[in-house]
Amino acid sequence: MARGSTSVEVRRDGVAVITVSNPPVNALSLDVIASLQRDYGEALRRSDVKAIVLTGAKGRFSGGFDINAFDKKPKNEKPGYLSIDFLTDIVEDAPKPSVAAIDGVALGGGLELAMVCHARVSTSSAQLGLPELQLGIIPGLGGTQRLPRLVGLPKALEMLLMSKPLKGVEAHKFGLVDAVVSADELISTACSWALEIVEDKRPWFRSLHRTDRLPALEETKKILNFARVQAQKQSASLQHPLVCIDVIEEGIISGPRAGLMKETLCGKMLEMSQISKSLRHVFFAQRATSKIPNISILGLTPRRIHKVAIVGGGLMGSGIATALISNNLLVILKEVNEQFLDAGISRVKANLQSLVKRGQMTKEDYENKLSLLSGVLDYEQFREADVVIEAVIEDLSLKQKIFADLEKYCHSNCILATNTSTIDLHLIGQKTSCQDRIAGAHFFSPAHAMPLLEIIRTHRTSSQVVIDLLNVAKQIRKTPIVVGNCTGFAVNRMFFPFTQVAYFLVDYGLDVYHIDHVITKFGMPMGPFRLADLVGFGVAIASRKQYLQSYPERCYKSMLIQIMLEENRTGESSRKGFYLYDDKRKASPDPEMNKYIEKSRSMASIVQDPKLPKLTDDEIVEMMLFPVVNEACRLLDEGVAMKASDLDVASIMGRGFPSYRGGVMFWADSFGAKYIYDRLKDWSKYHGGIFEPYEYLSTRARQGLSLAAMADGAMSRL
Ligand SMILES: C[C@H](O)CC(=O)SCCNC(=O)CCNC(=O)[C@H](O)C(C)(C)COP(=O)(O)OP(=O)(O)OC[C@H]1O[C@@H](n2cnc3c(N)ncnc32)[C@H](O)[C@@H]1OP(=O)(O)O
Repeated sequence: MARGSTSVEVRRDGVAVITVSNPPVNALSLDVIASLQRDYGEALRRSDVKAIVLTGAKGRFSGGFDINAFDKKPKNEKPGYLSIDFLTDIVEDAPKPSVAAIDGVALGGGLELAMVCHARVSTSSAQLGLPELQLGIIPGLGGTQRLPRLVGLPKALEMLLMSKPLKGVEAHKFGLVDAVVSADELISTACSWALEIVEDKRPWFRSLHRTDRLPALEETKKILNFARVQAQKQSASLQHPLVCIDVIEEGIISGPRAGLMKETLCGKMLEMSQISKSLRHVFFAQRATSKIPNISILGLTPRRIHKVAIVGGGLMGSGIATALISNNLLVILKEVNEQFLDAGISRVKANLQSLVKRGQMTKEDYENKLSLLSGVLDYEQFREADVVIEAVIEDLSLKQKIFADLEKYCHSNCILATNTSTIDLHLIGQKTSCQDRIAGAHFFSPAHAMPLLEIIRTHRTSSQVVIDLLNVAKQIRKTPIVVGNCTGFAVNRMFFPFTQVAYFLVDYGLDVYHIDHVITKFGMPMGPFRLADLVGFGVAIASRKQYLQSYPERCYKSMLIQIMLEENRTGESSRKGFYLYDDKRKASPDPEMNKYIEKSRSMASIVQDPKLPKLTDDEIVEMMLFPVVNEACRLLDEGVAMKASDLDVASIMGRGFPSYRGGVMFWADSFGAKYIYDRLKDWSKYHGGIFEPYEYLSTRARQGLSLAAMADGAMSRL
């Protein structure tokens, strides 16, 4: 079956309106492109057609090239046949003008089509951008050449390197669109504009040949070199941003046709790169997280969530409140006394102010959002809440008491959610008789900034509650993953062996700072020791206790944090943890660490393995992350996680695993199950349970299957 098409309607005034139709985002599939070529050919041939308007069906111009189709392009395609032969030589150089009528999205190839047109009319809410770099590629239909010529070099670089789209009004200000009109007037204005070009009442611009917005050569070089430095600072491991800058430079120095050809050739190479494959996998994996097989088929509609109550205004509670009010939900924040309540509200204010400082919120919006928050000291107003999120410390009896109170005070449909990061939900709800309304809503710190929401359901949680929480995630623009109930749930449980191995390696002679360095070089934002400082040793000890109780056979019992706590080192908050922190919270290594490490090593009374301290960086990464893969296999087998791609998204958005490696399971599949199994088996012979390969992994190693392939026998508990 064809994936989309275009249609052409020739109006009485002589304008052919060509409409791209490929729901839901009018992606440019190979079928759409072939149809577009046919319809353009017809419009250019017909003598009753004076001009062309290009638009997208159902209020969306186009979400760009079909990301599914990268691997499906004909192998022997002539380089530049689409970008140069069709779009430049036929459409842009045509004897009839084209005007793009843009509503909704014009992204990637969508915007590139629009820029080939001789003018652009958009709605104010339209979103125009070139986000290709997020997929590990560069624009391939002339975007690197036309965007700088339309909006100027600095703005084009910002839009490309940051994958930052412009709204219609801003796009108009920067010259990317020529007029902003309402959706009702879009087609008629675009048609009039096209006819006025024919009648010489409007300029007939060919974007590719404009030079009026390009800086002089000397200035161009300065701007591009600065952009190179910035791109490297942002991620030293990624080459494609640098390729993008080189391609822009080629077009400015050697002319736009040379730029187009370089764009085509470099684009082809980047499309085949592992980085692009990984990032494309993440794109689809992220969209798949809210498709819950046995719930989506029920056809339930989410109930309206208007007001959310939060119990606890600490770091997590205030972060959650910020995330909710920033997205226009009413919030009641409860604390135990005035002092704590004031502190909680001040934290929310500080969070919002940081958004204002970063230009992500206006001052007026700050006041509006803050007015959605009210603080309380009792449960009286909880009757009005549609959802409650408990965000107090990890103390089971306190949580049990709170949930029993919530059952008393909240209405009988209210969702009772906990933000616990480790404690079993059955235990939390033990003193209630409403387990069907209890779920986990696990946010990651800082809750207003981190993009993931882990939704936990027990076998008693109702499907409606899951649907409602998925909708809350959408409302507050977080990516949800729905997981089953167990100690640590999916995200933290998957990564608990990572921390265990880190302490194990230190006891066996590796340096704390070297381990952190290797992990950040691999692409994670911070190593396990810097992270422990950030989270605080109190939290680290509390969660370790939970893991020790639940999974004793695969825990490594290091005393290091305990030893440091006894000397009042608690992490970043006390300015002393594994690192020392100055007034600006800048971390530096502490020579005194050796003292604690020596003590930990002597308490561990282990027999040193002379090979371990000599591990290469790659071996350290494998030794720390293969046990994570092993735990992920358990999560899949137990049905705690539904699919490997959910764990990829969770690892990236919850733990900062580098997205350009595709997430932890996608990365693991690049080694193959057998390699990982053999390595773990080898280590487990010397170092025991922490490395013992799990059955799911060994089966896949034996059968030569990928880790992402759905398990045949794994019964989902979800
Ligand atoms: C040659 C060129 O230079 C190369 C390119 O053009 S590469 C593509 C560049 N374009 C992009 O990166 C845009 C990608 N898309 C998006 O950012 C967002 O989907 C959007 C802003 C267009 C819409 O967002 P939203 O309304 O939240 O819908 P979203 O859930 O993301 O997408 C809806 C569906 O369209 C699919 N989709 C979106 N863009 C797509 C694309 N370019 N290709 C294929 N499928 C796409 C999604 O996978 C999803 O499918 P599903 O319903 O089966 O899960």
